Amino acid sequence: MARGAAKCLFFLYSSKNRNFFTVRNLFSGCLLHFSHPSKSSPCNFPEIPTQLQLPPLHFTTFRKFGIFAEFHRHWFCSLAENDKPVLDSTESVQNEDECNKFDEEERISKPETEILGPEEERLNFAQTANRDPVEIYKELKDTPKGEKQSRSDWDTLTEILRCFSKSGWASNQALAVYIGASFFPTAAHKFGKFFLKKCNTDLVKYLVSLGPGDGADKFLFPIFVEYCMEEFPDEIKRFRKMVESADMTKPHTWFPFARVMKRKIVYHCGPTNSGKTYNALQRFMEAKKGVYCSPLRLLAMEVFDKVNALGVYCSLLTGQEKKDFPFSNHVACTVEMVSTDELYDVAVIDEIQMMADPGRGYAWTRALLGLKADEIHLCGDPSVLNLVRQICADTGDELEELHYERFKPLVVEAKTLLGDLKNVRSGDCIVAFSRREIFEVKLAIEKYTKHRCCVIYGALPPETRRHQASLFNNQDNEFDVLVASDAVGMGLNLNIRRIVFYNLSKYNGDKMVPVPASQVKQIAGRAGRRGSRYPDGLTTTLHLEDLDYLIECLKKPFDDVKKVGLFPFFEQVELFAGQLPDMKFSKLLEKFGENCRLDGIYFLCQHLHIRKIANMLEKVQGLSLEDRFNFCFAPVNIRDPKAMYHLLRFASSYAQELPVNIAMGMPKCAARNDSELLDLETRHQVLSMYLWLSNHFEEERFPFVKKAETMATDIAQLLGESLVKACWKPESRNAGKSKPQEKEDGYQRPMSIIKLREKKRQENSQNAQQLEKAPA
Ligand SMILES: Nc1ncnc2c1ncn2[C@@H]1O[C@H](COP(=O)(O)OP(=O)(O)OP(=O)(O)O)[C@@H](O)[C@H]1O
Ligand SMILES: [Mg+2]
Repeated sequence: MARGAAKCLFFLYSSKNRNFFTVRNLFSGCLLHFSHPSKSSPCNFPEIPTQLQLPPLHFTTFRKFGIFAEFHRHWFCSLAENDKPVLDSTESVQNEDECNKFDEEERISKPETEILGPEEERLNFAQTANRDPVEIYKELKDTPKGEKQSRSDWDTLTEILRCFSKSGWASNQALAVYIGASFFPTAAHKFGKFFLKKCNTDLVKYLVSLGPGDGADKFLFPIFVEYCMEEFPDEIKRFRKMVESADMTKPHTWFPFARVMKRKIVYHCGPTNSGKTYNALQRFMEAKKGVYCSPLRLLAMEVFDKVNALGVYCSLLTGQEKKDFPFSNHVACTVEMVSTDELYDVAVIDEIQMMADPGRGYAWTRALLGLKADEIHLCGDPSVLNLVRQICADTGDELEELHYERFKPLVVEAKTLLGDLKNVRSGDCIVAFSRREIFEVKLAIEKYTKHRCCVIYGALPPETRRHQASLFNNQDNEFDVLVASDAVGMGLNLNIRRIVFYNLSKYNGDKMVPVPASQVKQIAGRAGRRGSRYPDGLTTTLHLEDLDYLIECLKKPFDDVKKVGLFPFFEQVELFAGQLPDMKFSKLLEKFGENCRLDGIYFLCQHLHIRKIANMLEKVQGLSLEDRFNFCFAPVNIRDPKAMYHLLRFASSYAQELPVNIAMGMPKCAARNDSELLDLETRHQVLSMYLWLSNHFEEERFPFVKKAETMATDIAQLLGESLVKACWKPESRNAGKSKPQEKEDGYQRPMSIIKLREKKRQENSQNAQQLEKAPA
């Protein structure tokens, strides 16, 4: 039935000789399901309902739905062949029967009590309710002046029209006729004025009987559509073009070459430390030509080293570095850098669940949809398995699923560290979620115990992180404890015996929030890696009150992700920009986000970071749209004014066609305090940004690449030396923040931030003591 109706709508739109009245008899009152013909996924234009009850049909409604059908032509086009109507006569007869039955039921089930009043009035109301909105609109238009109304009716009518102009439902429906959300209030306001000026008593009485709200909105809407079609044809045309140019539906069709290939997708699905990456890499190394896509530079480097050490020549490609190994047919790269032009025998996409990452997800989606490889190995937890199945059905790729179990269960230590860092032991990794806390912990451990700490956190260059990791992994030195942020969480293999969560909440850029369960699992999964010194993994928390949350996270099944990320290519943004020629780039991106169309399993990745850079670069004259787009992806910490300043400087030189220089000195020695350490981190980030830009723009415009590489290596070295010596308090970036609680023995006792579970903890603390083991 729904299919028949959809075909019929398509027929309506595509047929030159539209026979509205025949169709009207067919589908009056039908329930239309707007869904992909081969899937149950709902159509996904924001807030457009996935099913619509077709009101008693008339010309306008069909015109509206005709446009709607075209608006969603991707949902329907597979029903039509070469844009020709596909409604066949048998089907129409079938549908006619069904519809007549439906009509009959509708008529019987309609509550008569809706309309109250004397018999005559009721009849009048019924007549008005059933009138063709086209006629009503014509009548209103041709009326020089409306009839006089009573004060109370007039007030109610004004309120009805006010409600209509604020109606979310009407605003959403209006999208289908290309009246944009931002234009709807103006259009509705003008329509209100028009209606008040022209309306007659029958109409007013009927609307008053409905009162402000749904019923009145639904009655007014088709009249409003007629009004808009006549009054605002230019606005409608403009919005329609804009919407069409922001079409991000059917992303698998963006990669026609990958689509003609018969690809085999192998999903290595399982929890952490179960051998997923290991097995995928076996296939990668066996292949004649292979690519490994990593979520992190550090992991790409690890694979690059490992594979070369095993005698398979492999190159390295990240945003910042290109290491071409002579005669190599293999490459380890970061996922953003993978080529969708090259042909490969085997590709590995690691941590595939990152497709759902709000900011970077698009890179994984692009790799999965676009890689030209005979065999693609996906490694990840089960959270995106269902979506991968769906994507493979769309792309026509064969999917094989391999399920894994952890080599050994992860054991939760119920005792915790009892809030005291003196209880750390060799092989522990203390995980904290801010740089300040990491240094607090390091300071406390080194002051009050015999242990020495290595640190790993996001702002450190990968080289320094690697250096710290190898210091920790290596037994021939005194560094036996690791203090790390969540940067340690993905795919890395370290000699960790126990993961200790310093706390389980982190700042999300706005407020403190509990760390998501999936991330807790990932991080805890770093303990007890197969082949490491500690094959039996343990995990616990510093404070007893955080233990329940840890156990809860580890026990929680993997989410079933519903959407994965997408981001437009430059060409798509360019096409969209063509509709809004004088708009600033950051505004353009915002508009794109508001107007783009996506299928049900995709979301548009967050682009706040990109827009912030775009905003800053707005004052730089002479950059092309493409340059702006590319500059916006440069790896920069938007909260670091120094780094932002350098990016602005790089862009300005580039725009003026001057050679882009580094213009930054080299510190002489390792950091002696935290502000010097922060300065080293920033300098390294600026150099890293320079190298990234040199790889993404014409290289000759960045003539100091060699110098930048040398400086970056030297600074990474200085950072390493600084961290070995670091014994200072971290800089407080937030002077107003409450101080950690002072302990009697002198050291700053770190405070747990999760207090939400305080009450529950008291109830459960006795039970927790009994808990020995919990599977991850
Ligand atoms: N069959 C094997 N033989 C020898 N070592 C193995 C084997 N399988 C896995 N390993 C080792 O076990 C460790 C964990 O494996 P791997 O990195 O593949 O796990 P994973 O499932 O990808 O974990 P994560 O989800 O954390 O990325 C690695 O050090 C890997 O080298
Ligand atoms: Mg892995």
